[in-house]
Amino acid sequence: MSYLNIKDLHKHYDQYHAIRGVNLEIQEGEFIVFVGPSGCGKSTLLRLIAGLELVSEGSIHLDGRDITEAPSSKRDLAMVFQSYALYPHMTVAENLSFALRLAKRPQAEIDQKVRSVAASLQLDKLLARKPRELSGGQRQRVAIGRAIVRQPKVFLFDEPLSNLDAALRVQMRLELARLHKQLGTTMIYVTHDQVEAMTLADRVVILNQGQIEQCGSPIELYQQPANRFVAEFIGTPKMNMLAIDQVIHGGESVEVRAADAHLRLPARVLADNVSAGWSLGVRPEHIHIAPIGDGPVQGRIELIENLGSEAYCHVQVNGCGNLVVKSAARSGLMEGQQVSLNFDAEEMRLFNPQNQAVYVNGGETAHG
Ligand SMILES: Nc1ncnc2c1ncn2[C@@H]1O[C@H](COP(=O)(O)OP(=O)(O)OP(=O)(O)O)[C@@H](O)[C@H]1O
Repeated sequence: MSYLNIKDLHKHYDQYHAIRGVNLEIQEGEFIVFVGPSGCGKSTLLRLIAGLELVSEGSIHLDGRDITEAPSSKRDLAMVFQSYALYPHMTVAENLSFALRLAKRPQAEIDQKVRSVAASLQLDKLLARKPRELSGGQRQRVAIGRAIVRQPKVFLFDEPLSNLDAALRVQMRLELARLHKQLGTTMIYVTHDQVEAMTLADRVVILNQGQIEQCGSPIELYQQPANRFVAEFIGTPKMNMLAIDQVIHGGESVEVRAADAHLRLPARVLADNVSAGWSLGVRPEHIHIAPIGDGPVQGRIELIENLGSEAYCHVQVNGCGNLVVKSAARSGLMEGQQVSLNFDAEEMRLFNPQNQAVYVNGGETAHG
């Protein structure tokens, strides 16, 4: 049995059905990240696990114990919020030791734990300060330290880094990864930030309208999205989508037409029933710009976004809108230039209009 087992979980807020039948099994020591569009239920699911919201239906078991109705304080979980939620009148040392003092632990144990957590989070020189005398990053470290001293079974993080500036976010992200390695404790983390999700998670849970769309390792979600929602949600810039208007089967190859994009693909990458109405998805790194006439699709570069290390070219193809193509930063390409596009046929993904299932090299990974 899994360490944290969430079964058929539902949450209703009056008329609003915020969590709609979530099933999730988390193993001990896993780093799980919840992502999804605003309002999809990430925080609600985390708060249900924390015991900060009442479950409407379903169950939550932790380490073999049914905690569905247990009060938050009896769940052996520690939550870290984006707002830090430190006690303003207490010093860093007092904030860190608060839960241990409340639990009436011996003073020697409290001192030892506070020292060790402060050292691991580089807070040792700040122990006498009050929260108002700390930077945002330091405050967030105190909030994390306060959770660590309690030695919970699971850490729950609700967008803990979203108040920090970009550089500090990167630093804290690395610290969290290091902490997870060092402690080996199960962590569940809510974020809007795809880079955080992709870099921190053992498994990412993608939520949409209160349901899980897909749960898997970051690379699985990127390479084998179960449906169009996941394909378009994961990856920046987004996967390009072409609406197929005609499919012409012919032996070893199949011609797929989407407005002015006519692509000849090996028959083995398509399922037999692919037809008009399906969508063809292709990521920016799987389209290649070539001199005009050197590829099956012709277009015009409308805009180049140069990021220094790489560039994103927005190529206008008649009837397909702009396709985003990843290229080298110093490619010599110019806005306004007419170009051809080549596609990596094996990397294309197909989505059918009914259940949005994706076909990968002829095999359906059915969904919905
Ligand atoms: N106390 C509440 N009463 C009524 N509706 C609520 C309540 N809390 C959340 N909701 C609704 O439930 C849905 C899920 O909210 P939740 O905060 O879990 O989303 P989220 O995915 O964390 O969003 P965000 O990324 O914007 O923080 C939203 O539509 C929200 O409006």
